Amino acid sequence: MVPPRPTSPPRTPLREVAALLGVPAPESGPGAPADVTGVTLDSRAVLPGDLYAALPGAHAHGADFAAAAARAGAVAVLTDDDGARRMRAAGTVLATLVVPDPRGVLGHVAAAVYGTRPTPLRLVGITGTNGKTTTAYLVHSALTALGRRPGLIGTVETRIGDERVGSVRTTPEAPDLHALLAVMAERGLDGCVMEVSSHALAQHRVDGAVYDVALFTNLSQDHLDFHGDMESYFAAKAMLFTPDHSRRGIVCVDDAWGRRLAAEATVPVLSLATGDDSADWVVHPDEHDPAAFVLSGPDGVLLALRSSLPGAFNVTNTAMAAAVLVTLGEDADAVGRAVLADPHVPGRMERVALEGGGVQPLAVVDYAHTPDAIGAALRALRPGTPGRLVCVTGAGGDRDRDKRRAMGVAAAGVADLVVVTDDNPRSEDPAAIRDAVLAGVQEVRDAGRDVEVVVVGDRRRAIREAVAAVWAEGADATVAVVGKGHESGQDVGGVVHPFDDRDELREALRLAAGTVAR
Ligand SMILES: CC(=O)N[C@H]1[C@@H](OP(=O)(O)OP(=O)(O)OC[C@H]2O[C@@H](n3ccc(=O)[nH]c3=O)[C@H](O)[C@@H]2O)O[C@H](CO)[C@@H](O)[C@@H]1O[C@H](C)C(=O)N[C@@H](C)C(=O)N[C@H](CCC(=O)O)C(=O)O
Ligand SMILES: Nc1ncnc2c1ncn2[C@@H]1O[C@H](COP(=O)(O)OP(=O)(O)OP(=O)(O)O)[C@@H](O)[C@H]1O
Repeated sequence: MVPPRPTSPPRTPLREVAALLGVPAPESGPGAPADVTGVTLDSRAVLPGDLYAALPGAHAHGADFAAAAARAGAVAVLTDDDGARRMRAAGTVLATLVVPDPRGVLGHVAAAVYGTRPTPLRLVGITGTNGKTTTAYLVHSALTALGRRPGLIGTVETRIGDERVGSVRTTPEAPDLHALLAVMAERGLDGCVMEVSSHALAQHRVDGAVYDVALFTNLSQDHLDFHGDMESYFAAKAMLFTPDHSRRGIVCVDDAWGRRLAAEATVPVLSLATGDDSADWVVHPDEHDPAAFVLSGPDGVLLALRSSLPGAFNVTNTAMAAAVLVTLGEDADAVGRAVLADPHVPGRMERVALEGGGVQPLAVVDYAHTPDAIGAALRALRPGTPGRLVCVTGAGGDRDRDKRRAMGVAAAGVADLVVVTDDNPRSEDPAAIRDAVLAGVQEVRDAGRDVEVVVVGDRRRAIREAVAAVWAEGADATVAVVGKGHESGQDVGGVVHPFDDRDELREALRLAAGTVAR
């Protein structure tokens, strides 16, 4: 979806953009009064007055779309030498700014054009493999409960007041990000809570935005298709904790990567840990109630809290949310009350129940799509499941291949029945992906754990078979459908078919209950 733009952006003379970049002011195109009023890196999103950033990509060079951008009203192009050469060869006449690395300067250019540096909003940036979305919703809902007017940018959606725009990426490209921040300021919002992916940090998408507080949740295997190895993945995340990107940070040090980050960050950071009194913020779990805990922090802050979302990891996410709010200067007692507000986090441990109630298994949709998150989600459900715990899982195509087997291991390590199915196979052979997940499940079975497994490629049928398998156990059983969460489509061979796990699970419950015909 195309994100909104500010209604009255300032007019920035092209020569000012050139001066910012330290390059000669280009000749204007035929008759063009070159004032820039917007920026985009997608020729299909160009509005009159835009600077079109023509970037080299994995599949194409943006310069090949410069003529289309000019027809749509772009007043100039920002590109590299190769882009300028391609434009000359194609005879595309448009004022051109040439720099060695256009992606590397784009955030600063967009911030200058949209007037978002310094950002007129309090910014919170959240990074980490798991927990970004959940923590962002927790911070957003608590700030709202405190009477603030925060925006939200993340994997599921962007929220600008009551307006909600579905997301294409977790973190927008720099021109879209700065346009969004300008829109939020224009509409009277006073802050923005956003997820900052490692892709975004590596690709300069958040350049020009400085977070008042940056958060790190955890790091575990994911996205190695993009980063290559864990070291590079960590290095990308660590960029958020440098003065270019944040003023200070809160780092969860429950894993070794967090401990390393707390030591290596070049902005002041406060550590947060569970049960470790040496940290700045300490989560003291309640022995009798897994959702309850006391959070102690700097300056004698002591908050008795309760996570409204299931799972030990949501205790940590809630603690992170409270710590960031106090660090932002919110009154600690008010924060204690505000984080108790029940946030709805779409597709994260989201319960799906049959209308009309009746005895039925606990049915949950969760976005867990890393080995670590699958293990955490299933462990959260285990204690409330005296009967069988079923996990419907698959792995995505064209993404980190290494994690597939590990996802099978994680599911089989906790569940009683694993239903291996498809999850966005994209351009890959779905059967090969299922085989990799199955190999992980088999490894756990070979090691002696008593876990059943079935392979049902068609995700709809897989969900229905999972529910049918444990329906007779009623409320003792749990069905966890993991991987897609809030997503509304299944990508098979580049074609996205409408598919929502929540709707499918509800339908499976109805079928098993016999309230609809098979
Ligand atoms: C791997 C990756 O990050 N790829 C990004 C990259 O794509 P690319 O290099 O393949 O671009 P390309 O297709 O070769 O096109 C080159 C240039 O021509 C432009 N173009 C292309 C066609 C056209 O008609 N007009 C046009 O202007 C493109 O906008 C691009 O700037 O540049 C594109 C725009 O510049 C991005 O949209 C694209 O992100 C894609 C959508 C993507 O899937 N990214 C994922 C991996 C991602 O960023 N994920 C993270 C983390 C999620 C998580 O934590 O789970 C996220 O923040 O979402
Ligand atoms: N702090 C945490 N530690 C481990 N697992 C977590 C944590 N928080 C959430 N999870 C698990 O990870 C899944 C994804 O959570 P969430 O969407 O909040 O993370 P994310 O970082 O936004 O992921 P993505 O960037 O892929 O959207 C959840 O559905 C849950 O199973």
